[in-house]
Amino acid sequence: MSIWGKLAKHQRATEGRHMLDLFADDDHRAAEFSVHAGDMVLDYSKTCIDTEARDLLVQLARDSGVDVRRAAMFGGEQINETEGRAVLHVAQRADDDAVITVGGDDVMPRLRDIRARAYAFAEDVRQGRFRGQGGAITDVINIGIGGSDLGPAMATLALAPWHDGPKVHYVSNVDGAHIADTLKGLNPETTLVIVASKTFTTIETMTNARTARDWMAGRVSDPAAQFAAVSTALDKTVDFGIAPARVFGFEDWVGGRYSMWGPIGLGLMIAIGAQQFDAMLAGARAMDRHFSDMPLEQNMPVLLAMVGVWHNQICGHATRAVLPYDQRLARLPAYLQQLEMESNGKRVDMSGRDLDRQSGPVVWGEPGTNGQHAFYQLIHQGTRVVPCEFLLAARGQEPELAHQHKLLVANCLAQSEALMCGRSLEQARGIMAAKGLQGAELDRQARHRVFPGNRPSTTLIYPQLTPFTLGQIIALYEHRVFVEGVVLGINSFDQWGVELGKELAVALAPLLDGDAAAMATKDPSTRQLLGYLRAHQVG
Ligand SMILES: O=P(O)(O)OC[C@H]1O[C@](O)(CO)[C@@H](O)[C@@H]1O
Repeated sequence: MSIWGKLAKHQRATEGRHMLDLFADDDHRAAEFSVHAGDMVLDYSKTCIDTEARDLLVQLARDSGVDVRRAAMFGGEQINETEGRAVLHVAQRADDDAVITVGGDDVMPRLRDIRARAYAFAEDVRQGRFRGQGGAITDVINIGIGGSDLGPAMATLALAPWHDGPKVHYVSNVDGAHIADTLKGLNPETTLVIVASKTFTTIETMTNARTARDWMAGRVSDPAAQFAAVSTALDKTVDFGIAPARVFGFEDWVGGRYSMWGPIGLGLMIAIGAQQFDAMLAGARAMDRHFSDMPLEQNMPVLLAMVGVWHNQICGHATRAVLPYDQRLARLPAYLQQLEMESNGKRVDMSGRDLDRQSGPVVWGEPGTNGQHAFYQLIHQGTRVVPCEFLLAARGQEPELAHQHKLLVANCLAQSEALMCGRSLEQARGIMAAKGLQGAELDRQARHRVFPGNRPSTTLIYPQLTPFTLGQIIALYEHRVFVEGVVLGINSFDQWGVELGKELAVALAPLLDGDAAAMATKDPSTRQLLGYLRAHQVG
């Protein structure tokens, strides 16, 4: 029987067993079903994974070739097979003396050079040596979308306590509301615009970049002098009019959603400075080392991935909630949606055959405690099981508000405990009886207060959310996605699924101005919507 078959059989045989029984049978379960990486701990003991399931999961990772593919990635091989590219985001945070080759060439000198240029420019902006036409830069707008936005925007919010540079804003949506609201109140004479786009063709980014340039043109004589660009398409940045001195390139073997470690992080570099950015890279590098050196059974990204495989592909839980008890990680779920769903939302394997199991899960979430007052009801009592992933810092950043951090921590621990332990009908009846209810009314009310429990969660716990820790966390998630992709046999590094909608949008835009012949080629629903939009003056 295949490992997949053995896992399915084991799941069927143990279905319904309560995780509290697993704890009762094993005094050391909490420690044994936890994994350490540096000072960070991932506790996955509040799941129904037992020793046999874990052994099978690790075996599955091994048989899928995780260690071989991992070596191939770190070694610069072309593992992004559909695009014929290496996958080397890890090079962007590698040691200063690292040698990493692609096609026989050491890529590190160029990477170090670009990082040094980006740091130097960031420092110039921070120290007021690079100035706007009305004085020192007060505001920076990063215009980008997807990987050219989500990573740096998430990290900029996460590292707010380290901000000592100009204010950094992120504009992504082609909806004019986004840029209009951002520009309101900014001074064009002291604003720097970074156009961040790997391809420099993305319609949202280029449209917003032109809008920002027009906004500036009304007030400064040379808008292009207050623009910088980050892209792999250097010719296109020149065509846009941005001086090469303020253009920061990167290579196509850094995927967009894996690119926050290099010049795509320029906005963050300006906000927190090179030293803190370096600390973030060091955290990621520490996780890279852990991932590449630790045996699979003690490897945090591998175990996190395999817990996900157990819940999604084996148990059939289609979604995963990411629940940071850390308000500054508010954008983490959105960032992970791209990282995980764009990477592992694939229907065919590497060789083009249909997958014979589910692809990656639907990832969503919100920071606790806000989520508790919104969707946790469903997590606790809904009919579907939603595996939860809690993130928690032992210390907050506000010593004067330590009492609030204690409350935050208590809430986080309470949620995973409630998910696991639940509340039985008998307990609920006891509570209702204590309130004086009796008979049929007691029974009716008690049933609404039952929590089934036995609902799985993991908790990632770390000392404090610092630049170093953030680097560890994000690299952990990157490698988890990689492992899951290898186990599913898919290419985690392309994203063909975003293309069709883009192509149709380009074709649709002119129809909004009314092209009857072209309208006729559309399906009845799209025609109806177009008709409504034209009647209500879409422009
Ligand atoms: O950086 P670019 O080239 O503007 O692309 C932005 C985003 O668009 C995508 O290609 C598809 O949505 C993402 O993978 C990417 O991060």
